[in-house]
Amino acid sequence: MSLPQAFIEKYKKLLKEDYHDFLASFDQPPVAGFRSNPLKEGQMSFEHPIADTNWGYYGKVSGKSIEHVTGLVYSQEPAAQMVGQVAHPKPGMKVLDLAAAPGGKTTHLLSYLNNTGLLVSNEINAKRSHVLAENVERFGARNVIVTNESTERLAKVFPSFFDLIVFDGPCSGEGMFRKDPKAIPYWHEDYPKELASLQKTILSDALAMLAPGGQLVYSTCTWSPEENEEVATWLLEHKELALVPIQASHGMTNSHLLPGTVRMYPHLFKGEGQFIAKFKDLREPVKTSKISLKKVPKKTSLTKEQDNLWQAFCQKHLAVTLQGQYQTFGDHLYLLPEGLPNLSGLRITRNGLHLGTFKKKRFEPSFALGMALKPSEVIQYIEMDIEQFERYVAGHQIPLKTTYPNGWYQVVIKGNGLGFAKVVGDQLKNAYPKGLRFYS
Ligand SMILES: C[S@@+](CC[C@H](N)C(=O)[O-])C[C@H]1O[C@@H](n2cnc3c(N)ncnc32)[C@H](O)[C@@H]1O
Repeated sequence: MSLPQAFIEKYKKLLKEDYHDFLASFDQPPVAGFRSNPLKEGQMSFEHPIADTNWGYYGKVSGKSIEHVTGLVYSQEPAAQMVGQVAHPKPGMKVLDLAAAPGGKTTHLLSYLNNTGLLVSNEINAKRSHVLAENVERFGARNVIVTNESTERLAKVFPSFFDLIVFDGPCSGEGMFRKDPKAIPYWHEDYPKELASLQKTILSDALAMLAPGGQLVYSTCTWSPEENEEVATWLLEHKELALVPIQASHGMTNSHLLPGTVRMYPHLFKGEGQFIAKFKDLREPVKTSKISLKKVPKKTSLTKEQDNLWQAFCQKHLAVTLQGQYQTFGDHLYLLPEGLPNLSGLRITRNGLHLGTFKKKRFEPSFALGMALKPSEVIQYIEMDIEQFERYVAGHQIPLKTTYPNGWYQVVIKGNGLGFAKVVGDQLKNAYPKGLRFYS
């Protein structure tokens, strides 16, 4: 792999005797990994677990596989998995993922939250925020808002709000050179400094949103000290924060530039490049009720007729009560996590869980709802075999082998939901979203 000379010289100085192994690692193939999704009911066993992780495995999963399509797995290289592992939110926490697309850290955080608390997953780039929302939908979490905002505007809506903030933001991306060599030409000697300055601006916004006593995880996929340790040191010098030391295990390296933070190098850790620092806010924690936030306005609740239609749907189809705030936008019904402030004015890509649409005298469930529910949480579902799955994801309707009464059913494959679809006569109509369809 051809690397910029200035890059080579820089790491020769920094890594000293390790430098040759470091350089040689660029001629090795990148390490692929994935995480299994604990929110899904139909679990599978996978080989080659990543040591000391709850859900991590080495290996590649096809984007056309049942595991991927049902959201049972999320592809993420092993070093990046250590960020969520270090963040490790507790159930019930209010969490912010500040630069979240395509969703590696977000889905990992959601695994820990297990549909409790709330996650605001933000991505500044509109196109990428849609990819993020699609990945969140497949993952099937019920407690996420996806926003498409600048961190500055976000900070105005969520002052001192979050118990945990993860900032895995724009960086010089050196640790991704092996996986994505297209990133190499963007690199120049001053690039890390430019990114460090942007990171400091974003981190200042992040801290305005951190609740007193909360935690902040700052990570990059680069090795440049100008970002990483120098930004972390700047935080310690300018903000009321203390480092929470991270245990370096299984090939992680304790940073000698700032002990307590960790680095991952591909010649020592089986994965790509990463830096992680964790901080604790030193201010006295304040009870959430004392923080003044504008609550979600009442006018968004359901009309009597909508409520009746939704209740009738729940009675017929759901074996679970969905906790949260119900909100309508036009004919669409959403479930938002409890405890959110008024989000009006923010660009929102995913307004919580889209439950479905009110049509004339009926309620139609959304694809997202059918991804978020476990088969044990619905009253009626149809389990497909592999051949039916291949036809279904290609957009075909499925001739049924047994007779079912007409109506909505969750579509299930290998124990996990793939949206809802309607039985009409002896056919299962295709409701798989057009944008997701593919031929195996
Ligand atoms: C390394 S990627 C994030 C990867 C993501 N955390 C994951 O695990 O899937 C960095 C993200 O920062 C976003 N970004 C770029 N400039 C930004 C800015 N000024 N403020 C906030 N986010 C920014 C990029 O669009 C990109 O999606």
